[in-house]
Amino acid sequence: MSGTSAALQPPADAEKPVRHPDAPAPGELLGAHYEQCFGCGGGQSHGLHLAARAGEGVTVTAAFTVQPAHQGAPGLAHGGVLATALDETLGSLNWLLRTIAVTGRLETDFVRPVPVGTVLYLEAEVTAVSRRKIYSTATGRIGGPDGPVAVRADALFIEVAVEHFVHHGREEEIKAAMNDPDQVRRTRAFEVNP
Ligand SMILES: CCCCC/C=C\C/C=C\C/C=C\C/C=C\CCCC(=O)SCCNC(=O)CCNC(=O)[C@H](O)C(C)(C)COP(=O)(O)OP(=O)(O)OC[C@H]1O[C@@H](n2cnc3c(N)ncnc32)[C@H](O)[C@@H]1OP(=O)(O)O
Repeated sequence: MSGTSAALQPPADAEKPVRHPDAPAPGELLGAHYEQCFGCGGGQSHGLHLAARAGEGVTVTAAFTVQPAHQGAPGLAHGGVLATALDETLGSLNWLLRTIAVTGRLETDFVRPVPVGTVLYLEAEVTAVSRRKIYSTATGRIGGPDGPVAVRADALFIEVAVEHFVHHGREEEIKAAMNDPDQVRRTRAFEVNP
């Protein structure tokens, strides 16, 4: 059974997403937006180390291997970890729009159990944009990129200003990232429609 709540239905006047002209080329790895991110950062030993790659249009693909640290039931991935993988993949789409956005709503279907050691192949796409609201959808497959769907999600991301992270997060780290001399890292973290 699956379904999407009314909050995830784009309004009639929603627009098609527009890939930013400076978005990474299809096939390019996006890299982590933050070293300590549980989803994509290299600095989290039990994190997902999810590597997302730009696709055509406003799409990404990503993969991660379920580790023993990600279990819920013995030998099986925790559903919250799988939701995190979907959330992270969906979040990385915003990089192709060059928009800073946070997850407002994430609706997940768990279709098949995902054993430890499995590679989860993720695909995500922005479907519509309405002012600050970004509508997107994702699937996670097992057994190969064309294997059966194990998890899927629909999401609503909300555009925010950098100040969101300054006010609610660790100001000094955000300011340091904004002053990072590595332009790619700085841009990856923060730049909005330059
Ligand atoms: C060391 C340096 C660090 C560098 C990195 C730092 C940052 C990197 C920058 C970008 C990276 C960002 C993400 C990373 C990528 C992936 C990670 C996964 C993503 C996440 O894991 S991210 C964490 C979880 N996430 C949150 O932590 C959000 C908590 N939350 C809030 O902060 C507020 O709640 C907010 C901002 C969402 C909205 O607040 P707000 O006041 O700005 O806006 P407002 O409420 O007016 O909503 C405006 C319109 O959205 C509709 N709307 C809002 N919320 C809705 C909902 N839930 N359902 C349905 N509709 C909703 C309203 O109905 C209205 O719609 P309308 O315009 O039609 O009236």
